[in-house]
Amino acid sequence: MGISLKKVNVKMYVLEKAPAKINLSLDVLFKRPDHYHEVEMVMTTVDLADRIELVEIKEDQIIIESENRFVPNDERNLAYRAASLIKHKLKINQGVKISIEKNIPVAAGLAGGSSDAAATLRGLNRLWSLALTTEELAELGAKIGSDVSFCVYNSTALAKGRGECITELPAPPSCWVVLAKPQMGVSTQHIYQKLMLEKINHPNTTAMVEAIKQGDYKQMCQNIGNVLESVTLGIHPEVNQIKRLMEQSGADAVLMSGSGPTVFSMVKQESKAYRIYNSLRGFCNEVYVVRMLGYHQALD
Ligand SMILES: C[C@@](CO)(OP(=O)(O)O)[C@H](O)COP(=O)(O)OP(=O)(O)OC[C@H]1O[C@@H](n2ccc(N)nc2=O)[C@H](O)[C@@H]1O
Ligand SMILES: Nc1ncnc2c1ncn2[C@@H]1O[C@H](COP(=O)(O)OP(=O)(O)O)[C@@H](O)[C@H]1O
Repeated sequence: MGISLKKVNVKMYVLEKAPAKINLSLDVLFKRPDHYHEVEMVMTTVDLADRIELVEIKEDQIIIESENRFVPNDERNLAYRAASLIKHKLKINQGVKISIEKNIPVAAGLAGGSSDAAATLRGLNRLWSLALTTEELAELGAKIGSDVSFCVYNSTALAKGRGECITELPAPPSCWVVLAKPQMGVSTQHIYQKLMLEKINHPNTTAMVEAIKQGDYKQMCQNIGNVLESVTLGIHPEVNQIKRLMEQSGADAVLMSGSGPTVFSMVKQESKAYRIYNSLRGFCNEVYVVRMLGYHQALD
């Protein structure tokens, strides 16, 4: 009888889902000496996701495959940086091919690149059986970008510091989310630079956290706010037009995500979500109707 050469209990590849994030609340407290801004953000995930496949390869190198022309396929890719970081940190002489199915719009305020990096950290932890904790992965993630730690948790959280100090929250009350991304991309650095700290109208972060803890959808809608919104709106008036269209079509709440330019609206009923979707067709090419997620969802 022949002996099977198939490795038992050793994963040759893993799949990870990398969902987009939205900022339900984004406040900036002050500018720090390191030129980052001290923030208080309430973030969650929506069911619009990239898919990351990690496959072991014989050569000790990192290969990125992505068919999206806006996504670099070299060391500038945040997923590449995540793999490189974990390899150096843990002295791993093993190669990996990272295939990215890109569904999240790029440079949109939805943390697509950060989520790919975080999914790569989670996935390599499984592929190479590293047994790193979520906290350890989030700490590594912070070295890649301010949003990566949140994306490692992949749930709902209050984020402080420059975004890397994470306190997990329960998933928000479930609802539909309509996302609309205008044509242009936005530079996060540029938007933070243009923010006038003395003119900020601060959102009530505590009320947002409480609304989520209580599962109070109405209070959640009433307390959304993003101090970067007026900055991006000032540069790109079309973002404001999208906001108005969503409001006129019956959204329960409308806000720009992160530094923009994507605008999202929340509604309880699916029919209302499609009414908003239809009102934006012809005005905006990239419009998505998705569910709010807010909790970690494994792919395999
Ligand atoms: C605004 C937010 C809100 O979630 O998201 P996006 O709009 O990018 O999705 C984040 O704060 C973005 O996080 P991320 O995109 O990871 O930023 P990083 O790469 O760390 O930083 C890009 C640049 O933004 C500025 N920056 C970022 C974070 C922060 N707390 N203060 C800052 O001033 C810095 O100028 C930095 O050089
Ligand atoms: N895996 C990736 N997916 C998307 N963008 C990436 C990725 N890796 C690097 N980038 C670069 O990061 C920049 C910001 O992209 P993204 O994370 O989509 O936006 P945002 O920070 O607005 O949420 C883009 O200009 C892109 O060139």
